[in-house]
Order: sequence, then structure tokens, then C-alpha cells
Amino acid sequence: MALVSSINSAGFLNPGQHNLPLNKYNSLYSLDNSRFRTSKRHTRAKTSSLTLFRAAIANPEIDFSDPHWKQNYQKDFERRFSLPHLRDVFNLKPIQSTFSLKNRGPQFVDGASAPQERKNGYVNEDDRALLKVIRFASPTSAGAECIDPDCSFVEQWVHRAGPRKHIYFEPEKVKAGIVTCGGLCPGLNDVIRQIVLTLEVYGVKKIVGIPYGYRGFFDEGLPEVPLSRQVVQNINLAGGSLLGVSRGGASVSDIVNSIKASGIDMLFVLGGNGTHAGANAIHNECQKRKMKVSVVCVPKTIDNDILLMDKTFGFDTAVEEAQRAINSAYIEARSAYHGIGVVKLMGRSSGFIAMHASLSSGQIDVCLIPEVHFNLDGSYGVLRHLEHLIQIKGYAVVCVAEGAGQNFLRKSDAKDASGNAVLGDIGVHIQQQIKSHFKQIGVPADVKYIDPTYMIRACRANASDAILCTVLGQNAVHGAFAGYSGITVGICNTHYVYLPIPEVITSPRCVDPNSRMWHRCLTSTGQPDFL
Ligand SMILES: Nc1ncnc2c1ncn2[C@@H]1O[C@H](COP(=O)(O)OP(=O)(O)OP(=O)(O)O)[C@@H](O)[C@H]1O
Ligand SMILES: O=P(O)(O)OC[C@H]1O[C@](O)(CO)[C@@H](O)[C@@H]1O
Ligand SMILES: [Mg+2]
Repeated sequence: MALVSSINSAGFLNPGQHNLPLNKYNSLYSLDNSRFRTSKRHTRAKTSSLTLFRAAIANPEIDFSDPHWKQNYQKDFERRFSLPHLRDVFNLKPIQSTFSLKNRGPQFVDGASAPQERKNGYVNEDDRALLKVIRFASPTSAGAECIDPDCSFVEQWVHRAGPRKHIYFEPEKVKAGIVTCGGLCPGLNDVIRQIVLTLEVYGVKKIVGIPYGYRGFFDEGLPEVPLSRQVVQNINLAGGSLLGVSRGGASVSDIVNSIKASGIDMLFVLGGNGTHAGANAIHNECQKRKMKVSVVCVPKTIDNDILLMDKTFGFDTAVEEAQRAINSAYIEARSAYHGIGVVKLMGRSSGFIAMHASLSSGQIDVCLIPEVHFNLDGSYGVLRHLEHLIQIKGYAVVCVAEGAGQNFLRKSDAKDASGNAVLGDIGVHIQQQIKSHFKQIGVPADVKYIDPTYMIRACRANASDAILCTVLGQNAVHGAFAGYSGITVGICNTHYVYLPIPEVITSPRCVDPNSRMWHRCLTSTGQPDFL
């Protein structure tokens, strides 16, 4: 099976084609004249934010007059978020974990009765974290995500990540593999490093890196890279990936053949939505072939577009670096007569980097993201607004996410090696439009365009991302030893959790135009709605 054949136009897993049931509970409901109606899933909200709210339900058959609908919903949620385990396929006996912290902390003072295991910092298999923490009183409340018309609060629990008391692998027999796929992202090396260090703490001796993404599994000329504490000790000091990355071109069957031939029984996969879809397919194929392999992902997306997570590693660093580009655009614009700076930032489907960089820099007058429709021309368009800004303050700075305004560009069927649509360059387009507009109205304008994409992606992780990478990398190893497979690790409401892969890749996570954060961004830039 060609891996690339099954992604949708947004580059995300098409559940139908992957035998992954479409989420029963994941479409958009809109409130229209006080009546609910279902609409197809939208990732671009173009409707007035006050008349829209997001509901977690796709199943119009849910009968809210049924007094048990909540319990039924919760039961179904629990089923969807239960973690696939090697026990589902194999008859396995757990063993006592070799991961122990007992000699590292101060002794307990609460008496001899303090249970020994408290000192090991284990997480109980039944520990859960709450996925949603706001009780919205009304569907029109900013950012409301409602399940039913009353916007009832329904507890949704997900599995807490961390080391378990019992494990399902004998560390000295384990061969662990690590692979990094997709594009670069700050923090890849930090995650690789933490995975290796944690594996060694458990007692694993055989650890290898798979070079250049999934390609390393089938390209004969790419041997495994032996990894150890010594090899990875300082790799976090540099950006990129020690192992290299790649897009496209593998078959699940070839990959699983290679895993079998190599004797890998724990596979750690670092990548975005495409990589996760691949990892899930690998997990399914291993189960089908009755191979005891634990496949655990660590989400890597600089765009921050993985569902359910507070953020993904690399995002913070990207925002910080993006500010430098914005600052340069600002200085150029501020120093020129009628200067206009345009900065294009990453974000194919989601405008998180553009929104956060605009907010944090405080230097942006216009922020354009894929989720929010805008006009360039016309009385309320971006160009007219820039005219106004030049008039009142003499300069302006625009920040645009790469996936924004694709409707203005000529459509192409071009795809990258992984099957992701190749986007038109909205940054260049906006730059040209500004130039020709000001020429047309006879007002001088000095336009400077900056695209810092690859400068940002190649950076090393900042402090907050380095910590996130550390926690995620360590938890990935704990998850594999706990016997889970087909899972990913993430941070939800500041707590670290394990999630089944399919649940996080059914669509890209997008900026909610009705969220407080987008409203804050609009307040900060002072931009109108351009419609
Ligand atoms: N639906 C899919 N099923 C199986 N494998 C896939 C799928 N989509 C992509 N892949 C494989 O996953 C790898 C990475 O995919 P892709 O290039 O889309 O990057 P990504 O993981 O989405 O990360 P990024 O955020 O950098 O785009 C590629 O080798 C690709 O062939
Ligand atoms: O040039 P590459 O490596 O294909 O990656 C470009 C893409 O990767 C990302 O940086 C991350 O997904 C996107 O924002 C961008 O479109
Ligand atoms: Mg992708």
C-alpha cells in the first residue's frame, strides 16, 4: 500500500480509507435561528462568530431527551480513548518495572508505613486527566465547545502518562528504534536524547536510529545508527535531527518487514499528522502479523496543528524566532518612507504561529490566518486598510500564515513527496498586490518581504520547548514499557497524557475564530474584519 495515497487535501488522515471509524463525535454544529443543524466538518470558520459554536457531536441520532445520554456519551468517549495494548493481542505477564527513582529523592518522613512504591514515582494505570476544563454556560460563550444544546459539562477523561509499576518488556532483550519524519522542527534532538537516556535507565542496551525518516527502513544504503547516552549527550545543543528527516515514499508492508528483520520491538516515531498516520498503519500491521512491537509517537509539528494538545514541541521556539523576523520587518517599515513590512510564517492549515507571533511581538497591524476569510480588495479589504495605516502612522506591518488566502492564488494539483498539497506563495502574492495597489493610487510605498521559514525550523529548542521535549520523550519510553502501542504523547491542560493515534489526526487542529486568543489578537492589532 502506498502510504501517500490516503491523506486528504489538508494532509490529514482520511479515516474512511484507513479503516479508522470516523469519529462519531467530531463535526461542527451551528446555532441558526435557535435551531440546531448539522453541517459538514469545516476547518475554516467564515460565519459570524457569535452564531457559531463548536460541538463535539457528529451523531445527530443522540437523543438529548434520553436521561442517560451523558453516561452513554462518556462510555463511548472512554472506549474511543482507551489505549491499544499489546495485551489485546498477546497473552502477556507483566513484570516489575526496572525504572526506579527510589535512591534519588529524600527519604519519606511519614513513617515506616510509607509504601515503598511511592518513592518510585509510578503513575497508576487508572490515573486520568481531564481533557476539557471549562464549563461553558452558553453556546455563544467565546470558544464554547458544546455537546448538547444546553452546553452541559461532560467529564472527558484521558489516560495519564508516566512510568508504570509493571512493564511488558524485559529491558535487556529490547531493541529500540527511533525515527524522525516530515520537516524539521526545533526540539527533535532533545526528544531523541531523552528517549535514549530513559531507555538506558530502564536497562535497554540496543538502541538504534533509523536514518532519514521512513526512508531509512527500506533504502538499502542507509544503515541503522547505534545510539547511546554517549552519542546523544550533547545533540540538544544543535537544531535539526541527528537522524535526518524525509518525506514520502514508503510502504507499510516494507517498513514492517524491515522492523521484523532488524528485530526492533519498540519503535519511537517523531513526526506530524502524516507520520502519525504511518505509525498507526505500522502498529496495525504489526498486530495483524502478531509481532510484539510497541509503536509510540511523539507529535512533531511546528504548526501546532495536532488535535487535543495544548501545544506541540517546537512551537514556542518558532514563535520566539518569528518575532525576530517581525522585528526586522518592523524596523524596515518604520525606517522607510511609507514602509510596509510583510512577514510570512509557517502554518499550512492553522494560523497558530502567525497569531502568537503577532500577539507576542506587538508590532503587527494585520494578521492573516487560514481559518479566517479576508478580502484584499474593496472598501473593507486589507489594501484599503494599509492605505489608512500609511496615512495615519506612516508605516504598517503584515503577518500572514502560509495557508492563508489560498483562494487568491492559482490552484495547482502539485503535491510534495508525502502527498501534501503544495501551497501557492501567499506572501509573495500579498507583496505584489500591495505594490501594484499603491502604484495604482499614486501613493509611494516601500514594501519589504521576509520569509523566515527555514531559519526558524532549523533553530535549536528554547528552554520551554526543551522541557516539553524532555517530558514527552521520557513519557514515550514509559508508554512503550507499559505495553501500549499505537499511541502518542501530549500535553492536555498542563498534564501529560497518552492518546490513541487516530483521535489526534482526524483533522488539523485550527485556530478557533471565536476563541478568546483570536479576539485578543484582533484587539492587539486593531485590524477590522476585512469582509
Ligand atoms: N496517510 C498516511 N499514511 C501512512 N503514511 C503516511 C501518510 N501520510 C504521510 N505518510 C508518511 O509519513 C511521513 C511524513 O509525512 P509528512 O511529510 O506529511 O510529514 P508530517 O509527519 O505530516 O510532518 P510535517 O508537520 O513536517 O508535515 C512520510 O514518509 C509519508 O510518506
Ligand atoms: O519544505 P518542506 O520540508 O517540505 O516543508 C515545508 C512545510 O513544513 C512545515 O514547515 C511544517 O509542516 C510547513 O509549515 C511547510 O509548509
Ligand atoms: Mg503534515
